[in-house]
Amino acid sequence: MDAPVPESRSAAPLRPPPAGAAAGPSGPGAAPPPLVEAAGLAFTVPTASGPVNILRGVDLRIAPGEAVGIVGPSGSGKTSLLMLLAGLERPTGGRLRVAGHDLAAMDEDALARFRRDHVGIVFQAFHLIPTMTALENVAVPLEFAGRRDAFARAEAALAAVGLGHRLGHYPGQLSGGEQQRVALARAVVAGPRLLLADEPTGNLDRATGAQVMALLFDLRARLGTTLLLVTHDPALAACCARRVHMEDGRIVADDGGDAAASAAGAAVPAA
Ligand SMILES: Nc1ncnc2c1ncn2[C@@H]1O[C@H](COP(=O)(O)OP(=O)(O)OP(=O)(O)O)[C@@H](O)[C@H]1O
Repeated sequence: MDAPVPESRSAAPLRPPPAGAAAGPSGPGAAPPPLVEAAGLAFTVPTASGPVNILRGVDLRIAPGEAVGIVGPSGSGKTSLLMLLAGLERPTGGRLRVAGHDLAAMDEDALARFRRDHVGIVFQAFHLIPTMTALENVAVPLEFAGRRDAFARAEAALAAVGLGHRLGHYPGQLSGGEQQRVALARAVVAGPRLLLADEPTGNLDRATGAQVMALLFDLRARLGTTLLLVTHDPALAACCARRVHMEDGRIVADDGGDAAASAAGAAVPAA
């Protein structure tokens, strides 16, 4: 578990997103369009005791390649924001574009394709399929996508997280840290433009958590992936170049917002 993370050594190495997808201006001096554009984003859910306003007008732009830590007290809406960005929940108000897709306008099938093509997610719980090996767990999303190189890519992803020697192990035969590394491999195997992590070290001891975080940032740097990290830990948030602070369903502080906004170019058009 404490072994250093080896470099990828498979015949099908992890690849960054296609040229122009993750970063890079489209012309001389041009800033890339933002990967995430949220304006007045609202998320309200009905409950037996009436509607609950979980997000109350979130404005957020994130440029390709940024690493953003989302912090804030429990119940402030961090996970809900992440679920919207992932296309796992649908906004009830405002605008949300991710990787050029208007998520509020997409049906369930389109959202599933969006997630498959653009998003990798790591949660606090590992969410591995217990009856599948590490290799199968990582290959499954690619197989569903009809990728004939699913297993070769899964093997490369597991090698990249230091688990090239654990391909045939089932989750129950792996430590917590190893299981989270499998989950990380699964999250990045398809080369997502957006990597979302929600308290990914919450179930791990400090040393193992530190290893997983180092791996997360290493993969992000190698793949050029945009990262959103939800965390209660200020030290982990400090690993991100930009921190966004949420309270009561709103962003109340953003130490990179201006720079990111100017780097990202045009504002989100009005609804
Ligand atoms: N489906 C739902 N129905 C009702 N209320 C919900 C639902 N989902 C979230 N909430 C409420 O919305 C608020 C925000 O929840 P969310 O999980 O986004 O917060 P959080 O900042 O991630 O919290 P934590 O740090 O504790 O994980 C909470 O008060 C939560 O109880």
